Amino acid sequence: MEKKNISDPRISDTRVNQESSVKDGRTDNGSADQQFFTFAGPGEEMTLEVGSCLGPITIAYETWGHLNADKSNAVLVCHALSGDAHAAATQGGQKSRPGWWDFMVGPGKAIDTDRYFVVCSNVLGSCAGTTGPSSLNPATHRPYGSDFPMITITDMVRAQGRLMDHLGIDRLLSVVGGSVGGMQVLEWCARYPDRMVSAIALATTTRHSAQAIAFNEVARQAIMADANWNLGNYYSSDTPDMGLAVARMIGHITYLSDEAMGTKFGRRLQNPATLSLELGNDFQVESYLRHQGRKFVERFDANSFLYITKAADYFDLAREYGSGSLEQAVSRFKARFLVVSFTSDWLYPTYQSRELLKAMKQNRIDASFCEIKAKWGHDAFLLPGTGLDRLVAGFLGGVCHGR
Ligand SMILES: CC(=O)SCCNC(=O)CCNC(=O)[C@H](O)C(C)(C)COP(=O)(O)OP(=O)(O)OC[C@H]1O[C@@H](n2cnc3c(N)ncnc32)[C@H](O)[C@@H]1OP(=O)(O)O
Ligand SMILES: N[C@@H](CCO)C(=O)O
Repeated sequence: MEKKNISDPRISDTRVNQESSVKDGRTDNGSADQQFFTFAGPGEEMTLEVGSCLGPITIAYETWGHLNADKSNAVLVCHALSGDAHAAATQGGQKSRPGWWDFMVGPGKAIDTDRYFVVCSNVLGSCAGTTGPSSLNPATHRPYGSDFPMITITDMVRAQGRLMDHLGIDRLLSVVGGSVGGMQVLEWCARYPDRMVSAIALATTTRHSAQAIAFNEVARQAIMADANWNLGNYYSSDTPDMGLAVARMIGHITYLSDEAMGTKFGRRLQNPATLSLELGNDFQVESYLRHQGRKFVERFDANSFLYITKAADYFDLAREYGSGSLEQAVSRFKARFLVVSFTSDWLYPTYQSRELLKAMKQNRIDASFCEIKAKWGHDAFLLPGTGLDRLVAGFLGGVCHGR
């Protein structure tokens, strides 16, 4: 049998020869509208949930709209695992690069920047302007790498609380977020119940299932198995791109659904004329995942991926605030609530939102719930066309008018 000349089928062979936007692990999102707030300077470091001290801390954030005279129209948008502060493109009538939630945030949209003062900040531990593992450690003048302390959702929210202090916002009209952003919403409700009027938790959970932790762990192992990871100290050498790309490919599968993949790709081939009969890129879905992995490497830091997925795995509202009882944890909540899940979300399935809702009803909290029929999987909250925008617009309008 003729021996085939097999080209290297690993995702590295599909990488474009393009200068990465990740420099020293820190992404430059190129937004002219990004602002920075630095706190926890020398002698005032923030004590993290794990007990370590961190400082100074810089938070990258963006704002849209105007804070009204009595400062009662502020909405905090919390991003998910790999998001950043750039939720929306439109700023003061000018359009910049696309935001990750453009169909939701903007003039006349569900989170209407003509009515609300909208704030979105990059989370602690990330790599889009906020302090994280790729930031310089003031003690060594080198990037922290794995010397960066473990951070939790609590720490992310406490940092957001400091940003609200800085912006002079005592009480938020609403805190909104999906996925890991939804965890931040829940943490806000438990930690700062008097600092918010309402909460919108989308496609989220009060704690990860064993399956969700398992997927995160496989993704983390992919990064740590990359020889370039070097125990997290790679900022002055080759970066663990292969590991990070595979980690994103694993994660991305969990953000879609069987039906979405069937509709988008089925078993269709990249080159319909022939099967390569090699370990190559035959199926469209293979090519698509490689593309998603490659793109992710251009905008995200591997250590941030490790730290933020771990923070999401540790998040457990009942353990943190209710000695294991969700009903007890939720008894701290004062916000009026909208909970939304999606039928095809198998990462944080609807039963998890229903558990949260049940605990809120047991505490007589004013909570609305909607399970949206959508086939796009967990990431449906990032896509237009599901009716999410109308739902959020109606809820926020009702909160504003005390309905
Ligand atoms: C909440 C937050 O904080 S948001 C944070 C971060 N943002 C994200 O996570 C966005 C990344 N996630 C995604 O892209 C998710 O797939 C979604 C579901 C949100 C987007 O869905 P869609 O808009 O339907 O995009 P889709 O999944 O089809 O991907 C389109 C991309 O795949 C590429 N693609 C499609 N088919 C193929 C293929 N066969 N081979 C290679 N690439 C392909 C497209 O060219 C396009 O590339 P581009 O994004 O570089 O332009
Ligand atoms: N795809 C989104 C949501 C994942 O939960 C992200 O990467 O942040």
